[in-house]
Order: sequence, then structure tokens, then C-alpha cells
Amino acid sequence: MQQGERPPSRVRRQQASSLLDWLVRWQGATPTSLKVERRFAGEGLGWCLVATADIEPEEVILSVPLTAAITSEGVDEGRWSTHMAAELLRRQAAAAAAAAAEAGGVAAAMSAAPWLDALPAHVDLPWLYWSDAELAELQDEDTLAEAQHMRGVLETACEELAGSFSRQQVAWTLSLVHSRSFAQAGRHVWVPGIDMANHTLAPNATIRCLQSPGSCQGAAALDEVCPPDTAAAAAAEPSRFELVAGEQGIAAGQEVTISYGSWPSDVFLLFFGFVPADNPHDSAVLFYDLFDLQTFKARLAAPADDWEPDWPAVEAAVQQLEAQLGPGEQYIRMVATANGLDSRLLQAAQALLAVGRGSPDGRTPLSVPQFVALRCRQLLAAYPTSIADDEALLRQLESGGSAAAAAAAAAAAASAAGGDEQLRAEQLQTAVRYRLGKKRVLQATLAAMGDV
Ligand SMILES: C[S@@+](CC[C@H](N)C(=O)[O-])C[C@H]1O[C@@H](n2cnc3c(N)ncnc32)[C@H](O)[C@@H]1O
Repeated sequence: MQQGERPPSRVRRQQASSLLDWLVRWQGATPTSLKVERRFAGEGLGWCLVATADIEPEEVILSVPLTAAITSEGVDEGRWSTHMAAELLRRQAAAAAAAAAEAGGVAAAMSAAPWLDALPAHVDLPWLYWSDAELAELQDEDTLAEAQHMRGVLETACEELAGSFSRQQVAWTLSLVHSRSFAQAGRHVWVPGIDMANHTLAPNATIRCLQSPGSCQGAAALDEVCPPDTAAAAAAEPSRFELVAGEQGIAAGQEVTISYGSWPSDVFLLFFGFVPADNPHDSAVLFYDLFDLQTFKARLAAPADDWEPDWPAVEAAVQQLEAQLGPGEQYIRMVATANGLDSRLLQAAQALLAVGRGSPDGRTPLSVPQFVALRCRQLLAAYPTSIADDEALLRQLESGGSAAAAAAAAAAAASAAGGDEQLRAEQLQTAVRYRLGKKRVLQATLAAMGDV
């Protein structure tokens, strides 16, 4: 499959499958009488977990032994997702073989088939399924670079699994691994059943891992303090992953949701394939590193538009700045968020401006808010489209679900961007929502700086 090639239909419209029954009956999940069921929430969200009875505050909703999960335990971090993708594909092959060998038998019933049947046919991760033209609509160099890096993960996984699995299978599995795993205690964990919980900003449930004594470093010591039978039983009890109701409990009929983390929209887009609406944790990178910071300051004092940095001078100034700031912090990707400025940015800008030659006229010292405001203005002006353009395009793309209007808007956007490649309306909509979030952070930062 090539980048941008259309994947299979977006969401598998399976029946509310027997996934939860299978977890309880064959995988040791508890409680045996569950108060949740899987329901289809719509094309955007896919499936979700819904409470079928009132759930008490802090009640365990679903507890799954890690023996049912796929993890990256003991695997080099560089290939965690390839390892987990290969494991899912292996379970898929085993389920198919068990079904063919003994329809209705125990091996078939125990196989991962109910879990596999419950998985979406497609999760639209940009680095797996978007074309270059669609990625360019994000208008963010940093995220484009990350998407290119992630494309390398696909290539490496395809090479490693070639011969056994097709490119399309590998892409599908990677999209699932990345969008359904939790990073926990230095490993990645993908837990069937709990992977059905969607994200909200105000979740009503959380997840936790109950570590079994057998998986602890001190497990061997148990033999010395317990009778051997007790120690063996403790060691045999697997660790468990649990979905637990929050402090308010959950009323019957409510969706059970968790937080995937307080991430900027980049993480949601690249790893989960969606951009949360009004994400308060979104951020905009103001400076990539101290070179970027120093070059911006030098440019402010430069008279001509065709000014080029004097690199040896910039390098010397950066070294001086590094010496001033001292070791211990990495001054990279310094961001603005809705909650204010990155403390590293404040520190670095204060140190930089302390020498007092940062102003446009080269004489008057700039304040940090003035400096940051000038940067926000510069970044906003550098985008190929304005906030007003994006808002208008988004309205068009969202207009009453009209596919024709959305397609026309996508075609117009492509030609405005100077490209002849067809953009898909859904991907363009996600990209516009993403870039609008970044621009709004910059605009809010500008306002917070006093719009100087
Ligand atoms: C862990 S799975 C959750 C179950 C999933 N909805 C399903 O159909 O199987 C994560 C995926 O659900 C979808 N999702 C979860 N929360 C979402 C949200 N707030 N908005 C849009 N999509 C969401 C995204 O496709 C994401 O990659």
C-alpha cells in the first residue's frame, strides 16, 4: 500500500461482539457480572463502553489479567510497536487456524477471534494513511518531520515482517498498536476490553495496573518469608490492568471514558488519529532551540529583508547563552500553551534580552513580552493561511455533512495551496482543525503579552 492510498472502510460495523463475554469466560477478566457493554458511538468515535447499571465511585469496572494483553516487556524501545504488531498478527493467524481446524472447539473459543473481530478496520493515523499533500495541510514543520520519522517505523516493520504479512496488514496493525496501547512502567501495554474506552477531557474513569508479587523484583525473596505454597500462588497470580470508576461514579447509560493524557494535539493526531476539540493542553513551538532563539533576536535588529545570519556570531552567542543558563535543562521545543509560556523559554529569553540589544532599532532593550509577541506575530504571518481562512474552510467542510460541499472545499484548498493532488475532505478537516489549534494558541499568547 502506498501513502495516501485509500484503506478499507473506516470502521468495521460488527455486531456488539462477544468481546467482554470472551474476556470473562476465557481470559480471567472480572467482575464476572459486568456493568458495561460495547456500543457503536458513530463513525467518528467508533465503538465505546457504556454503563448498563449505576457504577459506584471507585468501583472496578473491568479487571483484565496481563496474560490476555500484548506488551512490549523486555523488547528494545526502538521496535516496541513492530514487536506488538507481530504478536497481534500471530494471534490473528492462530485464531484463523483454530477456527479452521475445529469449529466450535475449545481452542477456537479461547483464541483471540472475539478481540480481533472487535477491532476497527482502519484508524486514520496521518503517517500511515495520509498523502504528502494531506500532511502538508497541517502547516507544521515539526509535525511533518515527526510524521516522516514515523513513516520510517512502518518501513522498518514492513521489512522485518515481509514474507509473512502484507504491507496493508502491517500498516493496519501498527495503527491499532499505536492508538490502543498505554505506556506504563517502561513498557507498552495493549489490554483487550480496556482498549474500548474513548478519551475525554473530563473522564469519569481511570486505569491502573496491579502488579503481581510474581512480577516484582523482590519475588524471589517471597520464598524466604512465606511457605512455598503461598509464595508459588502469589507468583502465579498475574498482574492485572483495571478500569476503575472515578470519584463521581458513573450513571447507567453514560459512556465510560478515560483520559489518554494531557497532550498537545500533535500526540493525539499522530498516535490516535484525531484532534480533540478545544484542547486546553495544545501548544505551539515558539523556538526549536537556542539557535532559533538567537537567530530571531539577531533578525529583529537586522535592517534588510534579505538579511542572512552571521553563523559564527550566532554560534558564539548561543555558547555564551548556554554558559549563562547552565547545564541541567535541554532548551529545545520551547512552547507556548493556553496556560502560559514554557519556563525554559522565559529563562532563555530573559538571559538573551539581558544584554539589551534585541530591539528592532538595535538600541532600546526589549522586554520578554515584547519579544514573545513579535515571535507570535512572525509565526502567524508565516502560515500560508490565516485563522479567518481556516475558520471559513472548516465551516465549509463541516457544513451539514454535505459530501459535495466538503469535496469542493477540499479541491479549492488544494488549488489554493498550489497542488494538483486531490485532498480527501475528512483528512483536510482534521488538518485544518489541527493547524487552527496552533494558530489560536499563538493568538492567545499574543493577547496575553499585551499584544505589543
Ligand atoms: C483506545 S481506542 C478506543 C475505542 C475505539 N473508539 C474503537 O472503536 O475501538 C482509541 C481510538 O478511538 C477513537 N477515539 C477515542 N477517543 C476519541 C475522541 N475523543 N474523539 C475522536 N476519536 C476518539 C480514535 O480513533 C482512537 O484512535
